[in-house]
Amino acid sequence: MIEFDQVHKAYEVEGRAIPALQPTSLAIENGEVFGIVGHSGAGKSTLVRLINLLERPSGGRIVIDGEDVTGYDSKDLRDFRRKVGMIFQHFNLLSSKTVEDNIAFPMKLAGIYSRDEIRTRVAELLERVGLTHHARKFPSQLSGGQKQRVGIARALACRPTILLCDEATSALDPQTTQSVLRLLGDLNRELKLTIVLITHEMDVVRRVCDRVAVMDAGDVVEMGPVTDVFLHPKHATTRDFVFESEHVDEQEMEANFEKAEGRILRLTFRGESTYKPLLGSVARQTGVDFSILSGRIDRIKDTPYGQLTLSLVGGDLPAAQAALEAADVHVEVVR
Ligand SMILES: Nc1ncnc2c1ncn2[C@@H]1O[C@H](COP(=O)(O)OP(=O)(O)OP(=O)(O)O)[C@@H](O)[C@H]1O
Repeated sequence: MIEFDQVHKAYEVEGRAIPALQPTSLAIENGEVFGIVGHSGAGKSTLVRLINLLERPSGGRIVIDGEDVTGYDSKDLRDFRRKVGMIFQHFNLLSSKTVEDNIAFPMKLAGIYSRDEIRTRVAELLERVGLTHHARKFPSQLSGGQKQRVGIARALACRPTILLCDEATSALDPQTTQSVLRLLGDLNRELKLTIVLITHEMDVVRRVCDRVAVMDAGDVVEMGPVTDVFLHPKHATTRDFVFESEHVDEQEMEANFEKAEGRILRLTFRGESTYKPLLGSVARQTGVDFSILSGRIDRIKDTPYGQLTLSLVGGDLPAAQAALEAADVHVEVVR
């Protein structure tokens, strides 16, 4: 488990302290995929670089698997860093080394592995990330997605238990992003790897993360299971991210609401209730007429969900609302 206890960070610039992370407490469970979302400058990289102590905290305690790592000396730090792999937006591969030498590099640097161990591990990782036939190529001969796969293999070389991903898919096209996210999801399941993933796209969070922290100006402003944060965002920053990822224009939506008659409800279906033919039967039972103002069906990781905004007129409105709630639908009265 990764625990932050009132951890804060300010950078010293020309004798002045520039705050980057306000006192933050959080706990990331072993084996979970934890997303950190926020605009540029929100403090995401700072938070993640504190986990592997690439940045030292200005105060507070960082505890990894029960051990306070904040006071580690350089020997402890070297051993500890093998437990934490990291991948980057621009891959950070060594351009003069081949794919296999890039992957072997952290193992050689550690100085504790035999040649045979390194050779076996590199072959295993090349196969795992689907690059066996590219072992002798140089990074410049690879696509972006392939480079990130090399980055992932290299990060896993010393068998870390934690993988930090700093905007790992931001430089990739949508299709490649999807395949890299799928690989990260598979590795999380197969290796019980804890993944902490920074992104500025809520869509990335929706596809792979179990929980998410939303950051704004150095503060964690909202944190929780992705299903809760995504479907019922509370903070304005979170709402912006969710609307952006769903391509919702808030002004346009409100203009539509003005044109609509009657009561406006936003319904959220989760899991199996997403597919039930509920609306027709509620309309028949209660005599309510409805029209659909907006809607989508999608998935959050493995959970299907649907969101519908309806305008309802006539009939027994309270009974309709009660029937929907009784069927496990979350009902929010918009107007
Ligand atoms: N080494 C540094 N020295 C001084 N200030 C820094 C340093 N690194 C980050 N900052 C400042 O700290 C704040 C948080 O930066 P950080 O890189 O953590 O944000 P971020 O959310 O990761 O942004 P981005 O998405 O643009 O990478 C910013 O105001 C940034 O300018």
